[in-house]
Amino acid sequence: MNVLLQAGRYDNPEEHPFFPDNLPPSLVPHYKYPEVLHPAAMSININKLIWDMYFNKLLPSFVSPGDDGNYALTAARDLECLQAISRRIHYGKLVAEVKFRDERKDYEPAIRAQDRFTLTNLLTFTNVEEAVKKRVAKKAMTFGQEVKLGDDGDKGKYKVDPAIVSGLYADWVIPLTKEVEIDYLLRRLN
Ligand SMILES: O=C(O)C(=O)C[C@]1(C(=O)O)C=C[C@@H](O)C=C1
Repeated sequence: MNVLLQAGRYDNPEEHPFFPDNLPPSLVPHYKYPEVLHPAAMSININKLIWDMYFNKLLPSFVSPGDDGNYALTAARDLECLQAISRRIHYGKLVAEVKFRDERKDYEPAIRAQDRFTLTNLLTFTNVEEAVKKRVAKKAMTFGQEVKLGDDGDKGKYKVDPAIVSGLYADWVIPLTKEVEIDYLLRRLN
């Protein structure tokens, strides 16, 4: 993992460390990423919540208890999943910035009043959320198929139940993305 840190992983504003203290310095030349977000975005990192959700809610919902000894591979896959989920959720900063620029006159009074309720209403699009959940279920069906030659006996069997994956979005990924959007918007006029 150190090699990724030293290759400047956390210089990239789309990446958020799970353990931000004492990160080893990057050894690659500093890349000048475009400054799209308000600087307050840097202070938003909800990875503690994501870690808790992943280990305490998500994994127990579909992993069988037990010990198969595959510790290293399991840890590597967990890290990949955690980082992918974290990236997706923290994209909320970019989504919020676009929404703010598009509807500045609606967002500004709610931000000045630090009114979470109005901000939540402004940034919520139920039809988009429904489409995201359906698309995620479809992706889980497409990419989670057993690939076999001939015999179709496993048709309809998936590596992970698509309903669990779309439930993950409904219960955690979308709400936490909205949490990041709100945290960002509350600081947008600082
Ligand atoms: O696409 C958006 O507008 C987003 O804010 C992202 C997202 C999501 O997490 O998928 C979150 C809130 C909206 O209600 C719809 C979708």
